[in-house]
Amino acid sequence: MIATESLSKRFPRVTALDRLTMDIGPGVTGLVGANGAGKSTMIKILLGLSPATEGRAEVLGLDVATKGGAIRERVGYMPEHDCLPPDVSATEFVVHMARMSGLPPTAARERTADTLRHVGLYEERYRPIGGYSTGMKQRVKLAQALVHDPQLVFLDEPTNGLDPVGRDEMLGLIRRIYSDFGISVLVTSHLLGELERTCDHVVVIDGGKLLRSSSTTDFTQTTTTLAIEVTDSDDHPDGTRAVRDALQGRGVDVLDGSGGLPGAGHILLLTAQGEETYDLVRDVVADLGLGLVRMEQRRHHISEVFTDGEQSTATGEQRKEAVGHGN
Ligand SMILES: Nc1ncnc2c1ncn2[C@@H]1O[C@H](COP(=O)(O)OP(=O)(O)OP(=O)(O)O)[C@@H](O)[C@H]1O
Repeated sequence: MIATESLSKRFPRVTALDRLTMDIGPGVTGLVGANGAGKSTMIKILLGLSPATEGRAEVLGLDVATKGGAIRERVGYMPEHDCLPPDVSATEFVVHMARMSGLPPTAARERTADTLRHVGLYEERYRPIGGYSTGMKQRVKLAQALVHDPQLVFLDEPTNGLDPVGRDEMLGLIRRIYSDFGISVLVTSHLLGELERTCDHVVVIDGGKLLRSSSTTDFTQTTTTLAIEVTDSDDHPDGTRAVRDALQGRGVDVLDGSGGLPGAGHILLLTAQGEETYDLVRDVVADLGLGLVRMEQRRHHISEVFTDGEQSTATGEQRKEAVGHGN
C-alpha cells in the first residue's frame, strides 16, 4: 500500500524525516510518534502535497513525486487541524467534497447520507458545523475523507481533543473502516496505547527516524504493562503489599504504580510476559484470599518505547511533551 525508501524532508532549521524506509501493507496501520516526530510531514509527502528532499515513496504503486493527483483520487485525508467551514451543514460540506472528488450530484448526495450515517451523524447533519462539538467535527472530517470511496485513508490524529468515550467511539469507527469496507487506514497518534488496540501494524517514528515497525501483536508482547489493584482483608490489611511480596517471591518484577502520588499506592505495575502472567496474578490473589479489583493493560505512551532500550533520537523536550499528553 505504502512504501518509502530513504525518505528525507529537511526544512532550513529542522530535519523532519531522516532517511526513513518502511513498507506498509493492507489493514489498519498506526503511525506513532511524539509531537514533532514527523507524522504530518510524512502524510503530506505521501499525498504528493509536499516534495521530499531525498529518497522516494510510493502509495498504491504510484510515485508521490509525479502522481500526486492520481494518489489523491484514490486516497482520503483527514487533516489534524480544525479546517471546517462553520456556516454550512455537514451535509452541504460533505456533498461539496464528494462533488470535488468527481462524483455526480445524485451519487454525491447518496454517498454523503450513507457516510454521515456510518460515522454516527444523524439529524444534526442539517445544522451548521459551527455549533458542533469536537467529536462531531471529527466525524465530519472523517466523513469527507471517506465519501469518495477511497482505497486508503490517512487520518491525522483523529482522537485529538476527544474525551475517553469519544476516543473509544472514534477508534471503533476506524477499525470498521477496514473491517466493513475494506478501506486500509494509516492513522497517526502520539499515544501508542490507543493504537495498539486498533491497529494491525504499528510504525514508530522519533525525530524523523524509524524507530520500530512491527505487527501489533509483536509490539504488545514486548511492551505490555499490567496494572493491578486488590482489596485488603483482615488477614492482609495491606493487600497490595501482600500481593507484591508474593509476586516477587515468584520472581516477578513489580513496581509501585503510585508514581509518588499520595493515595495511589494501591496500584501495582508489572510487565506481562504472556498469558501465564495473568494466570499467576489471579492465582496469587486468590491464594491470599483477596479480591481482584482490576487487572488491566496500561495504556502505553510512546515515551515508553524510548525507555525500552531502543535507540532513540528524540530530544528531552519532545519526550517531555509526549509524556504531558493524553491518558
Ligand atoms: N513547513 C514547515 N517549515 C518548517 N518546519 C516544519 C514545517 N512543517 C513541519 N516542520 C517541522 O518538522 C518537524 C516535524 O513536524 P510534523 O508536523 O511532521 O510533526 P508531527 O509528528 O506531525 O507532530 P504534530 O502532531 O505536533 O503535528 C517539526 O519539528 C516541525 O516544527
